[in-house]
Amino acid sequence: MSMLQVESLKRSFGGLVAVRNVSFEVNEGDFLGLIGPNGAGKTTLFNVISGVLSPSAGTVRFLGRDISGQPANQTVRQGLSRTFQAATIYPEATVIENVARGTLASNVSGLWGGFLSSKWRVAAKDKASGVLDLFGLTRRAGLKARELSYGEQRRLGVAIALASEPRLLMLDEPVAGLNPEEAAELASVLRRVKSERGVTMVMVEHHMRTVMGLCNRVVVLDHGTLIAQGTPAEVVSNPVVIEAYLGKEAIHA
Ligand SMILES: Nc1ncnc2c1ncn2[C@@H]1O[C@H](COP(=O)(O)OP(=O)(O)OP(=O)(O)O)[C@@H](O)[C@H]1O
Repeated sequence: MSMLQVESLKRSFGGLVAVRNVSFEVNEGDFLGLIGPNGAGKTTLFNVISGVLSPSAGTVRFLGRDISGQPANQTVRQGLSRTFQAATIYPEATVIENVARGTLASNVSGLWGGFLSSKWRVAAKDKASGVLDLFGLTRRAGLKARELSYGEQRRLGVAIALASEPRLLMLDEPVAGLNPEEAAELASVLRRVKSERGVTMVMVEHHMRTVMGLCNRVVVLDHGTLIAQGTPAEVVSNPVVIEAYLGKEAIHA
């Protein structure tokens, strides 16, 4: 089933066209990688899909509904959640409180946090415990988020996004800045999230080993244009992609 349809999407900043006539689909169960050189338009495309930016032209459909230009907080309640390159954690709150707050994002009553019943808060913490377990953070639950290592904070950022129980989770460079061990650890968590929770995922990532290890499909952007899509094996052997990206950039293997 097609979950996300991006149709002829365009986004300009003044005279600069950052995303140009891009169309692709994400099917339920996909782990789609979005790659391309610096400045290719990946983050802009991500921001338009998730409702952080509105498109200059074109359409984004999620679960059959036109969500183009819709605010991100509404999109998350419909089941599309995302992470940001800079972790969006509350450093002074505990790890479990951070994830419990993430569960509110998908719930309209979350807007009325001050009025939540204690029963609801217990349910949020229950859900958060399940997520912490999946992310290997159970033993860290009571620590303040700022006390976590950098790698754990990045994992927490993904856990918060997953706590809203999305159908589609969009990850913005999830392993950027992690050492090889932390990157491998996060990749194995993402594999579990997919197999245990059945979450469809889209990931912007430069780290090709992570992309090759996780994604079943890859879309390649260059200068705002979609230049190739296919399986990871097809894409890395495509001369157009090698010329535009893989041959020029250091492949972080
Ligand atoms: N808010 C903005 N205002 C003006 N120009 C912008 C803005 N955001 C992005 N751009 C420009 O749009 C183009 C695409 O940028 P974008 O950040 O989407 O690329 P990217 O593929 O995510 O790059 P990177 O891999 O470096 O994160 C670049 O030329 C960038 O300078």
